Amino acid sequence: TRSTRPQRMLKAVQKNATKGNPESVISAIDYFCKHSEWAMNVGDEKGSILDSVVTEVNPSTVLELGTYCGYSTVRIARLLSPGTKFITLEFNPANVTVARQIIAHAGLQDKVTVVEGSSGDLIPQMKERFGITTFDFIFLDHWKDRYLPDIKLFEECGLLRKGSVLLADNVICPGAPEYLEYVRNSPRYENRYYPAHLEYTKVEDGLEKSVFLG
Ligand SMILES: O=C(NCCO)c1cc(-c2ccc(F)cc2)cc(O)c1O
Ligand SMILES: [Mg+2]
Repeated sequence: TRSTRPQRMLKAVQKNATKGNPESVISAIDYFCKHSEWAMNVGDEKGSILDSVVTEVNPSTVLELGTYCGYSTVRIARLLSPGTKFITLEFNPANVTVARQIIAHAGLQDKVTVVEGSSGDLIPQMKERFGITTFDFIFLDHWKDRYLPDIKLFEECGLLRKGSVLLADNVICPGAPEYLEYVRNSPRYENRYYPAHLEYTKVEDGLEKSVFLG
């Protein structure tokens, strides 16, 4: 039966990227998406902004919501200091299978734990399952209608500390209007919008950075 787009992306990585070289994995995926098939990775333009925020925060604990094929997982993991705890959550088991292989091709499998399940179920389990009390950096890139309920869950579970940084993809396209309204109207967050474009297109999109004030 016909392969899936993530499976074809994995094949392109295995064919064109050098094992153990994260930069070549990132380039191979971007090339595949620009010249073969569009896919919903954060991409190179927004990915560079992600890189700059991760580097600035230099986090000890990281959570990614929405692994997909592992492109942003590789972008983040390649920048982390040794000993950093990095968890990424993915609902779709087929994506988990592809992502683990792409992350392994980059040689970053020991830097990150890919967990299958829904964010709503897993976020309350972060303390008991992974011994994490608070997150220094959170990248939101999963179902856009989950951004708002999940940030409220982070607050309720005490997973944010003064200075925790949340970075949300796709706040314009597909959009997360309720999330944007919440963080921009809450006195508990300091926000900054980074204008960009939907990955591999000229369509307007952007990232919203929100710092928890405690
Ligand atoms: O749903 C998304 N992510 C959660 C599932 O993994 C997602 C969708 C799109 C997108 C799709 C279709 C279109 F027409 C425009 C945008 C883009 C993204 O960056 C995304 O993260
Ligand atoms: Mg996205």
